[in-house]
Amino acid sequence: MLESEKEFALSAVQAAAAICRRVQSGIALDSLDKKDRSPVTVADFAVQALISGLLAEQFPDDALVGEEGADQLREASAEELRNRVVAEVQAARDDDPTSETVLNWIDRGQAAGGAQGRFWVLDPIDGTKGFLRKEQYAIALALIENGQVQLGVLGCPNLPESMDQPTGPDAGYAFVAVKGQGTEAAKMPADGTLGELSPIAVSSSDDPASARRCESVESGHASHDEMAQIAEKAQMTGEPVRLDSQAKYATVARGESVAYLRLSPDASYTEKIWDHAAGEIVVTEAGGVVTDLLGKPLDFTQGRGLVNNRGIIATNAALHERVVRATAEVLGF
Ligand SMILES: Nc1ncnc2c1ncn2[C@@H]1O[C@H](COP(=O)(O)O)[C@@H](OP(=O)(O)O)[C@H]1O
Ligand SMILES: [Mg+2]
Repeated sequence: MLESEKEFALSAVQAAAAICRRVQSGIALDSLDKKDRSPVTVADFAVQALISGLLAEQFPDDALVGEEGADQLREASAEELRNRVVAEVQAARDDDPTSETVLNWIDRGQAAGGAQGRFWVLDPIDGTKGFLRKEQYAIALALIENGQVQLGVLGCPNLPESMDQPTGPDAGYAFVAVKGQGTEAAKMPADGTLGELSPIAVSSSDDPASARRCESVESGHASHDEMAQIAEKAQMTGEPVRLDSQAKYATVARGESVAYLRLSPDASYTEKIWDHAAGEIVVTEAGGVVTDLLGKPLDFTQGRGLVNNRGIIATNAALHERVVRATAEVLGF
């Protein structure tokens, strides 16, 4: 089941990773100080256009819920940015789509989602801050049918074999999960190849003390202090590993960390479906569990946001109850 969708998603994410790597290699270190976000903006738009265009050709009846829209690019003052985006998309394809075609592909990603039918979910560059720092980021593509995630691919171009290793030219992994079929991983190095897919599984450890957990780098996205209190309550005493993007879900899926906690410092923040759909199935098909902070399953039927959920707890299953209980105690649920 979903064989052609799986093959499609893997090759689309691989092509997207090539765009990201090319754009990222051009980020000058001084642009980090100037807070110049243009490289990530170019890559964000170009990846959404590329994957959306490929989807329109291969699965024309499927809608797309993507993070980006083309309004900003259509403005007269955005001509330079628009030209860079179009050039990246053209370089990634055998034909030369016009600027209007590229903008329309981006806008195809403005679908509303919801409880019925079949649609894809795309975060063209998840972890934009990590991308600019030349650290971790992910291309996240998922397929949802009638509110259930059926397929997810995470492309992590900078993820080393283990988080204890530095990222380098050999880094890069792709993760793919299909409902009922498990999760697989393959090397996706910068040379453009995709290694052999092999099954991965979460850690079987139920010992919180020896367990490693992960969390966002950005304290604006996840409250480090409160999460430390939850971890302490759950007796997870190890230092958390911080990394950007849904690469966090990947580290849980491959057994490298046992838990990924996400608690926005802004209690009114609604998590977006493109930040979690692919990651959720990658973890659950590897044997883990993903819920919100109250222990409720993620509800992908509510459109572009996870309006019925708050925060995320993703674990190896064995430690899930313990973390949910600790969260309830610390947050007073
Ligand atoms: N106040 C907030 N609380 C929680 N998440 C937020 C947030 N503001 C932005 N985000 C989300 O956090 C994501 C990055 O997560 P992380 O810090 O774990 O890498 C962003 O995705 P993008 O990078 O795709 O914009 C964005 O969707
Ligand atoms: Mg994101």
